[in-house]
Amino acid sequence: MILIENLKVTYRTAAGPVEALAGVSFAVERGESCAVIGPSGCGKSTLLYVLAGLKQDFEGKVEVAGRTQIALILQHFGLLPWKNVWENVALGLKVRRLPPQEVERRVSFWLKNLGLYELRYLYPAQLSGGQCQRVAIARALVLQPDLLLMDEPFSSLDALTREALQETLLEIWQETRCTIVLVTHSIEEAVFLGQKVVLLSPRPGRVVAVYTHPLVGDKSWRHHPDFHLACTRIRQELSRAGEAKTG
Ligand SMILES: Nc1ncnc2c1ncn2[C@@H]1O[C@H](COP(=O)(O)OP(=O)(O)OP(=O)(O)O)[C@@H](O)[C@H]1O
Repeated sequence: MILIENLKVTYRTAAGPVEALAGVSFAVERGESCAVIGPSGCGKSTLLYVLAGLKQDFEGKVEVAGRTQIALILQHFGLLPWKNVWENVALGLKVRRLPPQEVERRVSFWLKNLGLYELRYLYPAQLSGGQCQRVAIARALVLQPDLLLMDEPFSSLDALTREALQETLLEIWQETRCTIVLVTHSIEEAVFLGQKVVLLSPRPGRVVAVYTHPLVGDKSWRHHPDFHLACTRIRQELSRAGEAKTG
């Protein structure tokens, strides 16, 4: 689904060039869930922007399978404050000029599926962080994407809401069979959701390691002894990569 080879991104700023990614290579299979983890500023969001086609100024090779419908969920949800829940979720479909009945069908389906239907006339300012997050997810899913790109989707939520939404995301992933690339700061989240976890070094980002977790999708994976081993391994690798950088 995705092939990235030797991806380099440098931002030009008034203070000089800032190298964000310095030769990143990895692949994501169709239907796979991939988590990208690494220290703050190592280029994770930049990587998503490149995959979404929003950043085209890069070196290296980035291939996303042809005719892929891509949906991107940004770090701060990107909801329009002057539109209510229903309108926010319907926005992308209206822009694509889908027939009103189809808009109605898909929006109701996902609002109900994500427990938002009763809130459909409320505005973002009247919602909790977790509800806003679910609206952002609904807005992406109504587009029926083949590829779902998510930038720290659950970062502002309390632990229990976060775990509940992670499980909802897994259910949706299994139902829709879409490919997921998720950026996160949380080691536990990366291991729970990522069949593949790509670990990046401090800026400029390079791939330090790629791990695979075949039990992802099973809700009890979080309580499996191997889960804790996987988290510990990544924690050690992250701190080693940080030390190598500063040392
Ligand atoms: N538009 C920009 N202009 C200049 N520099 C930028 C720009 N966007 C990002 N950068 C720099 O590129 C580097 C990578 O940024 P990016 O947002 O991709 O990192 P990140 O890993 O997602 O960070 P975080 O985990 O803190 O969200 C950072 O050093 C950042 O300051």
